[in-house]
Amino acid sequence: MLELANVDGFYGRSRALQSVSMTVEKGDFFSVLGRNGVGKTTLLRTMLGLMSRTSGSIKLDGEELVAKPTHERALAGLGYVPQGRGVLPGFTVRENLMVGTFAARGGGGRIAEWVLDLFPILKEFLNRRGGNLSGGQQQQLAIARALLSEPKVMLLDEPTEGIQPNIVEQIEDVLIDLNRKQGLTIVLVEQNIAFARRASKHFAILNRGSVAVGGAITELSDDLIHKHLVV
Ligand SMILES: Nc1ncnc2c1ncn2[C@@H]1O[C@H](COP(=O)(O)OP(=O)(O)OP(=O)(O)O)[C@@H](O)[C@H]1O
Repeated sequence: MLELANVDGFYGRSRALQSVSMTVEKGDFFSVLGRNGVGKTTLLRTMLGLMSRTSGSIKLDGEELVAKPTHERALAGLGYVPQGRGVLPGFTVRENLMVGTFAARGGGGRIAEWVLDLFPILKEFLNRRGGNLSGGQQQQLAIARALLSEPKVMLLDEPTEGIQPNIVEQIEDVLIDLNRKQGLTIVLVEQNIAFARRASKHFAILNRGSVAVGGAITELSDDLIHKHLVV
């Protein structure tokens, strides 16, 4: 279980998150929604310890993470698929994947076959440079790399943004299967409301760095969408 209590996040002196509390149960698919600039990316960066200062409590399975550096949070079980994918362009696909394995608790060095089986294109392109993949292929690589860190919770920042529709569908199906068939806990930041509705069990809507409303995904009404999400 991932529990945030009264979390504030700062860029320098500017407070971008205010008193955020949320609970993501083991096996949940939890979507964080909200308009541009409300703090969704900041929330994931705060969970990962990538902000200049954070206060409050962030616990994963009871272990307090808030004072830990990012690499220890990765070892504790937070996997990350950042906005923009963060693929190392000069490294091959194999090398990018190896980077993920080194954040696994059991030590790195082995690319698990089942992860490659999720994305056959990566297997085909193992020796190709990351920078030479299409946007959709890079997104698949970023997801595979995060899976190889053997996360308890995967944090994904807009994984379908700017990707051609046929690959979007594949990525959505893989994420839904990872959650429903393997029980992987997922926290998804999304602007794609249709996907969030299809995949999620719970949601929270952010507004100006705070949680405006949240609950079971069945409670995400058209009224809420118009009030908080539609531009
Ligand atoms: N590096 C930074 N330094 C200072 N302020 C920042 C920085 N990055 C983001 N902010 C500010 O923090 C607030 C939240 O930004 P954030 O990127 O988390 O929003 P978001 O909801 O993820 O938006 P988007 O959907 O556009 O990605 C915004 O007001 C933004 O201007």
